[in-house]
Amino acid sequence: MDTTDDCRMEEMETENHQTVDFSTRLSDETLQYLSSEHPSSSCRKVNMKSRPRLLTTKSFPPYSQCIGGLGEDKDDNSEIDSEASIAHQPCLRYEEAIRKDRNEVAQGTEEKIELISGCARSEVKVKWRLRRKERLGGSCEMWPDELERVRWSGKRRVEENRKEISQDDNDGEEATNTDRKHWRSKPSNGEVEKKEDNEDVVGEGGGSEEKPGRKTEGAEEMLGMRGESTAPQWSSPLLSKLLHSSTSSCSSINLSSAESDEVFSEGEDATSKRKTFKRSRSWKTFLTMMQWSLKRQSSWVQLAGHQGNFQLSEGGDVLKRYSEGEAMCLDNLMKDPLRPFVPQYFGLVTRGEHCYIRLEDLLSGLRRPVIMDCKMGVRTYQEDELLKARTKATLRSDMYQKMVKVDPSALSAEEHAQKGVSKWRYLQWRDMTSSTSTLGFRIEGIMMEDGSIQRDFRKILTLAQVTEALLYFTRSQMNILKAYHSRLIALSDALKISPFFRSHEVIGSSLLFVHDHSTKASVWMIDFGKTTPVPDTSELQHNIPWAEGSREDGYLIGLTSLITSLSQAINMASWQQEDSSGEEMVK
Ligand SMILES: Nc1ncnc2c1ncn2[C@@H]1O[C@H](COP(=O)(O)OP(=O)(O)OP(=O)(O)O)[C@@H](O)[C@H]1O
Ligand SMILES: O=P(O)(O)O[C@@H]1[C@H](O)[C@H](O)[C@@H](OP(=O)(O)O)[C@H](OP(=O)(O)O)[C@H]1O
Repeated sequence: MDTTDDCRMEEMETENHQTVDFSTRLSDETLQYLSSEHPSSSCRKVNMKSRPRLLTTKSFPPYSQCIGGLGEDKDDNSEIDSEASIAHQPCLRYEEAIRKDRNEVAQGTEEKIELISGCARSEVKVKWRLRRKERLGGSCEMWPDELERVRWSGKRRVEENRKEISQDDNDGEEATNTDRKHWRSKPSNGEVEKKEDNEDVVGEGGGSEEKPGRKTEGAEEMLGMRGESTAPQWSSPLLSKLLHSSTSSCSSINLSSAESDEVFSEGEDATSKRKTFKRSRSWKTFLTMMQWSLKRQSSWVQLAGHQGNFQLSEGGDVLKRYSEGEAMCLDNLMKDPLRPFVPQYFGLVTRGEHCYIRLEDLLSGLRRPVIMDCKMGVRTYQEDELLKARTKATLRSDMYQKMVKVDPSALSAEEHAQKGVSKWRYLQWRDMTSSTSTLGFRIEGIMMEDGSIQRDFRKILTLAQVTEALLYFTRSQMNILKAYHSRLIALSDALKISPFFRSHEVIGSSLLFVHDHSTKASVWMIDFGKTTPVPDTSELQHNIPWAEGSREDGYLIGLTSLITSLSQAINMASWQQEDSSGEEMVK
């Protein structure tokens, strides 16, 4: 075992014993789970065991490695409990509509709201108002109580679903037959809710009872995605040097389940048997198709963060290793105006001996997604980390090695002699040598539509370089740039009125930018693992520099930089368009 391992072990030992009691702030559902007897006790603790980070510049590890356990779930013991799910569908279509909306931020144009036949008039009004507000970048309201009470009849859901599917068919001009088959068999959300295979659903926290709309990615799509690789050209030599694209590979799941046996009672006559058979058969076929659809191909990828932290559930949700602090934040966020900017949180599940938080997959429904992860704030370490470094510093040789590799002169003679640095020292150095400390955010990674991933953006320091990165990331597509811009403006409005934001120090959280070749583009707040509440008496401003003890995170400094940079990118893209149309005319 080398020094690195020694240090890591030492730190892991200390960290593993840390247990933080956030229980007073958890939702009733989560609390109930935590206090009940359960096979896994891992949810009780903050599991801080270090896990390796994803590699910086090498190609993205195979999908199966990123989301350990995927594809291993061969046992199909899933149950479909339609009755139960029907009883748990408050404002199902409404949520779906909002979700769709959030994924498809329209650029300036206000789409005509599709009025769902039979939908209560008052509900349509509320929906429309909310949609308009979101589109205009206005503040976001909490879900109105009246909508929470709405229940939809099965028939109506099926009709709507059909409508949506035909709409989807029109949208997905490149959809393969396989895609279409998947899409058609897609159940209406939660119409029949599937209990996760091999998972115990341990707490539907966050008040989100229904599942979001999910769309199916075909196998062909996945293969196609890996097949082509178009290396984009950066206009600046510095940035083009930064980008050594490497193609990632993702595996996918494709499990199907057999139909159940048909059983008839003794006394039935032949005709009624036939009828019953037909009915039950079509019903079972329907269920089977749905099961198959739920276990569909997925295009989920992990762009940044710790390796081994994630799994993908068979229902298509993202499972992230549980931490008490993050679960607490998500619980709160589901009741906050920031909810439309955060993946839906479906509570806790256990898999094997580990506990996970279950999140909406933000890539669901996107074809060949293009993703960018921006870590927000002027610092990425918690104040505790600084205190630890002063009092009982654990030296990390792995972090020392990372520093030596980039800039040996950044280390003092003492640090060279120790061959180790504290985590705070490393994180602070990372912040100072990237755009974090100056612009209030840094790009952690970008994945382009061909699957190539770049994670080393440490040389991006100025706003002009960020703008260039944005032009590269969006391929200067005006509609995408504008969609991101308006989404960030809307986020900024929501942050202003968010009780959660006022009362939390947001460290190491990211904005995940996602778009695809169609009109879908959105930005989401993710990763609340290092977000902590401040004492009741204080409120944070988020737009001033940090001073020790202030707990300010500079989140809004980062958001402002991003908005400014997007405006610049929009201007540059329009000049590029003008230039090229001018050239066309000269020809
Ligand atoms: N709900 C989600 N839907 C889709 N992708 C997600 C979702 N949550 C996370 N990801 C993917 O996983 C990556 C890492 O997420 P996250 O930052 O939450 O992990 P982490 O291990 O806590 O990261 P860190 O080490 O920076 O704290 C993101 O960059 C994104 O690609
Ligand atoms: O940027 P890099 O070079 O990938 O360095 C990592 C990054 O700063 C992470 O934010 C941090 O995890 P946390 O945010 O969870 O602290 C991780 O610490 P770790 O190695 O202790 O996990 C670092 O190794």
